[in-house]
Amino acid sequence: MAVRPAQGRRGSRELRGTGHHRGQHGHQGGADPHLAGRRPPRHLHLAPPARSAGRPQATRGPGPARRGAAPARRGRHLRRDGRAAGEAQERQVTTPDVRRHDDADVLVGDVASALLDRLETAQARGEVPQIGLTGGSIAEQLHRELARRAADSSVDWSRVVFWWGDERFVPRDSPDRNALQAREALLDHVGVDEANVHEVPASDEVATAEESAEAYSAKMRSEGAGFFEVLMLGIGPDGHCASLFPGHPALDARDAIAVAVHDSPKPPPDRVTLTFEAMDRCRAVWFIASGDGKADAVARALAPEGTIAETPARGVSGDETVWWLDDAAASRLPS
Ligand SMILES: O=C(O)[C@H](O)[C@@H](O)[C@H](O)[C@H](O)COP(=O)(O)O
Repeated sequence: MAVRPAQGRRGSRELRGTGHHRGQHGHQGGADPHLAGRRPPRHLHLAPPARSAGRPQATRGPGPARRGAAPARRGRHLRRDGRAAGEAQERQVTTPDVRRHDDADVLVGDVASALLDRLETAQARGEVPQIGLTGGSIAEQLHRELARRAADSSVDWSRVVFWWGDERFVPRDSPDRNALQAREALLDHVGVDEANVHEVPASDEVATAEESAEAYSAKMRSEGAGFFEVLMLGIGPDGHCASLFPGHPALDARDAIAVAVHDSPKPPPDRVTLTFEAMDRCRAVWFIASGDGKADAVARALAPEGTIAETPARGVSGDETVWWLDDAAASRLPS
């Protein structure tokens, strides 16, 4: 799917379909499985002026940094999100919850515990939770930790649905594939149901990244729950998340679930990414970052002022938004 120019309000006309998990969850709305209609009360449409991703984003500060896995803050407030060209708007978002940890091992252990708890709880409610995985080094550590703990947890991995927030457009068996990494570190070890694993089509399966994005979007329309139970994201030193890079046209994608990305500053250059609109559809978005190489990007992402164009990670928020950090990644946050 090519990136379209901004067309106004978030939400979707094109994203129609039925999802087989619809109806299992209490807070879905509308007929569209992934994007449309899920959270209308959170979108207040105000008067113009026109905005773009390059305009200053409105105030959004982090919650207090704290340690451990205390429950997320549920306080909500309004922010102008600065994304829609042609129409200003405010969204009601949760205050980000920042959780600090001594080092990467403690961090990964806590995220793994929280994810297992969350999946167990959703399954206990009779749901088939849908989660979004990411790529990168901290994600790989997390996947290995989840696999290590699988035997001691009551999560039924055959009743978890897997998506990816982004994918590198390379052959299916390339070591660069986020899906391959996740399979080798986690999925191959925990008894998933292959019908519940939704990979982004690879470069030896479709001709272009655009075609891949289109097919992935179609899959999400037909198989998606309408939201992720948890969407996990890394952050790059430049502030990117998924494959939404500073200044790239994909930041302005509207009415789309997934889009192609070319000229990615992080190799490989061709990628497919979920859009902000699709990523926002989650009960929880968890950013996970480790190391001082991420400290500046984390500080920019959580600063009261800044732009999504410069720091794309500012542009995603779930019903709950948690920043899982080690001390090094949190080192430039105000104390
Ligand atoms: O496919 C990718 O490259 C990712 O999805 C990307 O967004 C990643 O999560 C961050 O760049 C963090 O990666 P690291 O943990 O390796 O720094």
